[in-house]
Amino acid sequence: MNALATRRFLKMNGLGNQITVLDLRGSQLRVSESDARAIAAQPGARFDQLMVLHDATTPGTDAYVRIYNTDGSEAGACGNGTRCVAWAMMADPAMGDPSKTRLTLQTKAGLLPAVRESEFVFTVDMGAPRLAWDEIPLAEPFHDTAHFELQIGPIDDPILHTPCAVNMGNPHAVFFVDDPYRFNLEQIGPLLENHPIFPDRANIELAAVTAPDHIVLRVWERGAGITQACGSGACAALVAAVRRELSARKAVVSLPGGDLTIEWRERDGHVLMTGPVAFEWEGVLEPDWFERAA
Ligand SMILES: N[C@H](CCC[C@H](N)C(=O)O)C(=O)O
Repeated sequence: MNALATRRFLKMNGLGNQITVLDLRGSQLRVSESDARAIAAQPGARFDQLMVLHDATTPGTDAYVRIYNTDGSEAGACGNGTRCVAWAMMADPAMGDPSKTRLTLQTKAGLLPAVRESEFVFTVDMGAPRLAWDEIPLAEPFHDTAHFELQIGPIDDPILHTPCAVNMGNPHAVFFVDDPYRFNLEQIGPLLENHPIFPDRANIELAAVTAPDHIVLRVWERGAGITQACGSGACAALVAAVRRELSARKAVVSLPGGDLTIEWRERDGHVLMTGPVAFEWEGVLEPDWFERAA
């Protein structure tokens, strides 16, 4: 039997971004790519991102979190999932410490401090964006990652040829468009995600700046496809809009699942994301889920 079977999980969401939280602290258990795909295939545990908690390895941090996409690949950061984990570690009856109002998670991409604003609203410090071509990463040394040329055969719309690249703990390419809902994201998303200019693939954003403090956004996520919301994508869109001088440093980003408030703080260059979480249900990982995927 798979060692993960019978472990408890929480099904949550951040603005409809489907998040499953699995607490493996205190154990040596690890989630493989095929385990992640097996869990994602189950309607009751289905996720865009699986947030797996392991024991912290650095003093002053509360957990080490590994983040998996639907296709089993690992991500360095997940804004919506971080808010969900913060709620779970403060408010869940089995794994939470209700005396806590702030915590810091470790991820592959760095530290993510989170603060509880109210019962279901959290702010995450997503850190400073990385903007150099080899930090995004891009396959070629573009000097100006805020405007670079991307040729893609089957897409003839010129608006989709000059993205702004931002790494927010994961790679993003932001395309500024008049109306994100006019595009067939299902079709262009995978072409752009897998374009050879992105050696680690990329999350793809279609953004419209409708006012200096408002951005409308749709996201095609690396490894997960179209999602209702993407926290790091919202941060990337705001950073890209500031780099292009299209918006102020603080804006509301409206995603299909709802709004996030994003600020690219002048003082230290960190990006702060504030938004809600929702708890849906809890369950246990069933042994037979893993048999076919093994
Ligand atoms: N939904 C997440 C981002 C997941 C990113 C992931 N798709 C990747 O980089 O591989 C968020 O709220 O930030």
